[in-house]
Amino acid sequence: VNICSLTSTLPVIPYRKLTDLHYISKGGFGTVFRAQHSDWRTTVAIKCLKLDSPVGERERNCLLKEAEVLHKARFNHIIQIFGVCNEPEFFCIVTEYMTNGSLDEILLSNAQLRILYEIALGVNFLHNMTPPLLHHDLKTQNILMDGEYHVKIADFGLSKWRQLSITKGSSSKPAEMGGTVIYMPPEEYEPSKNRRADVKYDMYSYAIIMWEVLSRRIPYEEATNPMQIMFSVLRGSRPDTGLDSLPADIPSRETLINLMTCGWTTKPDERPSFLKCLIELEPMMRRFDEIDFLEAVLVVKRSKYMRP
Ligand SMILES: CNC(=O)c1cc(Oc2ccc(NC(=O)Nc3ccc(SCC(=O)O)c(F)c3)c(F)c2)ccn1
Repeated sequence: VNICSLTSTLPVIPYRKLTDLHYISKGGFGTVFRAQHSDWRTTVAIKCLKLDSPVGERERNCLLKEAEVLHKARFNHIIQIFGVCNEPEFFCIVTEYMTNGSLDEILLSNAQLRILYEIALGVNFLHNMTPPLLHHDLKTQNILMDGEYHVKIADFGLSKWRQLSITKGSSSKPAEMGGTVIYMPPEEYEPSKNRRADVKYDMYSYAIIMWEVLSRRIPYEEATNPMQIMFSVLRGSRPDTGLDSLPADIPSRETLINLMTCGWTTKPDERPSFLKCLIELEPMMRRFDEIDFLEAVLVVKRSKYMRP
């Protein structure tokens, strides 16, 4: 990656401007902190190469690539990059800080529909880039919420040296050990021959996220190990769409279940595109006006406030 071309369009942030670092998460080669920017007077998130390990050229390039990808993929439902900090002893990308954390920590009331709609808008934008940018690691941990519970797609991607999908046709990442398999489509369990199906990978993950948001449960929570899940998924079993998992009071329940079951179907080609998914979701969104969502967010904020 040409650092000059990148930093000519992206602010370079001196490390001395980043203060009050608080640890958030870490993986094989990256660590994420919350920090304050001393000039901008705002909270930011920084994704750094591991401070102790010698910053390998390969890892540095990977993070530069990620900065380039995020810079190209600017959209209102993709996490926003503010700049890079590129100093010999410290290298990180600086993004907005999402105060309400990731979807796996919060379960909202009927703002669920807006969350599912905004996730689809974000992924659809990535798929509309040239060449299409495939996420291939959609999971509730990578869906971040801002102060008003609006969605931004992220990719913490810390645990593996990731070949960012923008550089190659296929961004197949080895099945993460310790990562979760529930969002991985069965055709990816063993690196498949035909890479064509790639574009339908994200829709499978999205269908599982739909079920998780609407049921407010962990898919396959009864399973004791990932292999069990993979075998049953290969045999065609999917999360339960009955009334005890997806209650009758879910608005447009039938359409959402239909979207979910098409999305997680075994044959990748039979899964809908995100465009088709959005066209199905749009009429539902029109039925809910802004007040409904503000009221739902208020309920969550009040409950969060009451929390001891
Ligand atoms: C409570 N709040 C928090 O804890 C918090 C933490 C936080 O930390 C980060 C999380 C993720 C990233 N990086 C990232 O998202 N990169 C990325 C790369 C590619 C694609 S799209 C194609 C593909 O996936 O390959 C994409 F959508 C995203 C980061 F830099 C910082 C940010 C905000 N809030």
